[in-house]
Amino acid sequence: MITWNNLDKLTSYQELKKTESVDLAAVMAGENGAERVKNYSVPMAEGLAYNYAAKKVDDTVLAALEKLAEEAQLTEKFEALYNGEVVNTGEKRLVLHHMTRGQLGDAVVADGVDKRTFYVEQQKKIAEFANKVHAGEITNGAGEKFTTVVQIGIGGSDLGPRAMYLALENWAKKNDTFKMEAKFISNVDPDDAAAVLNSVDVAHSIFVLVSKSGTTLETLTNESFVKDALKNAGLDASKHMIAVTSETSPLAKSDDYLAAFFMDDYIGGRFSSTSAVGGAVLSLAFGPEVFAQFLDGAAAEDKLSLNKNIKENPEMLDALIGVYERNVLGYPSTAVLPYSQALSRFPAHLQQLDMESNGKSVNRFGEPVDYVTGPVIFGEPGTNGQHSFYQLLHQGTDIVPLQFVGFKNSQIGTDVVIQDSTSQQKLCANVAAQIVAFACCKEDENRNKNFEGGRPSSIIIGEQLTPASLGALLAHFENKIMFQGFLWNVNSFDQEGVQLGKVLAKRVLAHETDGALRVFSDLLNI
Ligand SMILES: O=P(O)(O)OC[C@H]1O[C@H](O)[C@H](O)[C@@H](O)[C@@H]1O
Repeated sequence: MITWNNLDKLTSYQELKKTESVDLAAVMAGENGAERVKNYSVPMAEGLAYNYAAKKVDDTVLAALEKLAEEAQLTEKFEALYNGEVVNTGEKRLVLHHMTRGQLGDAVVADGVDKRTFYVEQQKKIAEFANKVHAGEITNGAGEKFTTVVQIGIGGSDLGPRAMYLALENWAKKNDTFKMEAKFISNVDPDDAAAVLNSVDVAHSIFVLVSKSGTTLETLTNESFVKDALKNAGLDASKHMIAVTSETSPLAKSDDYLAAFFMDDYIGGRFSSTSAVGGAVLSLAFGPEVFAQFLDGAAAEDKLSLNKNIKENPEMLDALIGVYERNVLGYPSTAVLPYSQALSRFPAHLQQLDMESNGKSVNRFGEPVDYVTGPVIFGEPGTNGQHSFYQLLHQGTDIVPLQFVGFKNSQIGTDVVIQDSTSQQKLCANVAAQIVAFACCKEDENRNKNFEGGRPSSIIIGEQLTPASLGALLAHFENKIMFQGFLWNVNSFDQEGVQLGKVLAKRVLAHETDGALRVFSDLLNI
């Protein structure tokens, strides 16, 4: 029997609060520190490892976290989710994104169809379509090959697919699987669509309209923008556009598209990178095999999330440590710092994934919670961030837990030896140095140059960022966020907080305003 209790009602949470906090600078110093770095590591899928040596935990805290995981029934709740229970209570929906990459438990039949079969069918349809585009069997109106794919979408229909595309672009070029360049239009700012359209050859571009709901104002506006551009170029828009949407959306039955591929309401936008939402653009850009490898990596990581032992379940452990940092140690935010230029938009994707999922003040029954929930997430790739906001991270008044990601090898492999080291070695040296600099102290008589240490971080280390390791990395964060939602007893799968702004914007556009809204409308010349 599963019981959904608030975090502060759990005995193990009260016990966790009583544990003595770990002096990170002390435990990371000397040989003890070296041992910690060796031991505090959990293998992930696809050669990745989650290292938490520089977190403020010790065996006592870890034992308390293990009890918390048990009492909060994290494994049981995950099981309920992938077996098709209505875990998204707010919207009364199942939560099935794991099923786009495998089947962890029972067959789930919803709306009269087996859901795994449905997702696999969509993947197959996309693969066939992409192969035909690459082979020149599906062409533009003049019978010429498409050379560019442009995705139109926003939020989950943009951030994940865009981050994944950027993560694999150079890898695909290096490994001869690069098929087409991809571009993305998301913002309703007309300069976004105009600039992208100016940068592509529209006559040889295929546009992927992605909207799960089929009603998002920005996306529909950008669709019209693109259709106008196609018309102005004397082209038939329906020969240049495909759609990815849910079967119940207004776009599903339209004749305006060359083809339509489907996801459904059981996959939240921010969890949709492994569905047709990511599948169409990534299969067109890199080929369906690359997308399949990405899915396999995610599926392999999902399997690790089933483990009851927190030391063998990197997602659960990461989630528990995050809740400890947020609720017991009181840290307000988390920085995501990938030492990989290919992951330049990964922090932006995690912003949505984490903050839209767990930025909630009421529990899953709609009752206010008496504790803090999701942290503010932000980040940039290293080493760039070091020359930007790390000052605050090192010496600011808030302690910000850090999530580093690093790879031993670059994707392209072109490198240079300057002062006895390669650029890749310099990149990796920096991330190692930062972990220790944050954790350990360096005393200086000049207070301005003093480092107090005790600033926690973890790092995910991999061999190389590949389709499979990217899939594992993505699934890690998706599952971590899911476990945290279970711990906070919030519904991580709805996003009512985005509605009010949309309603008011519509009112502004209809000139139905008064008070402050009217004056702001005037100031902005609407
Ligand atoms: O895919 P769509 O239905 O167009 O939705 C796009 C995005 O818009 C919404 O406002 C939500 O906050 C996001 O969760 C969603 O991903």
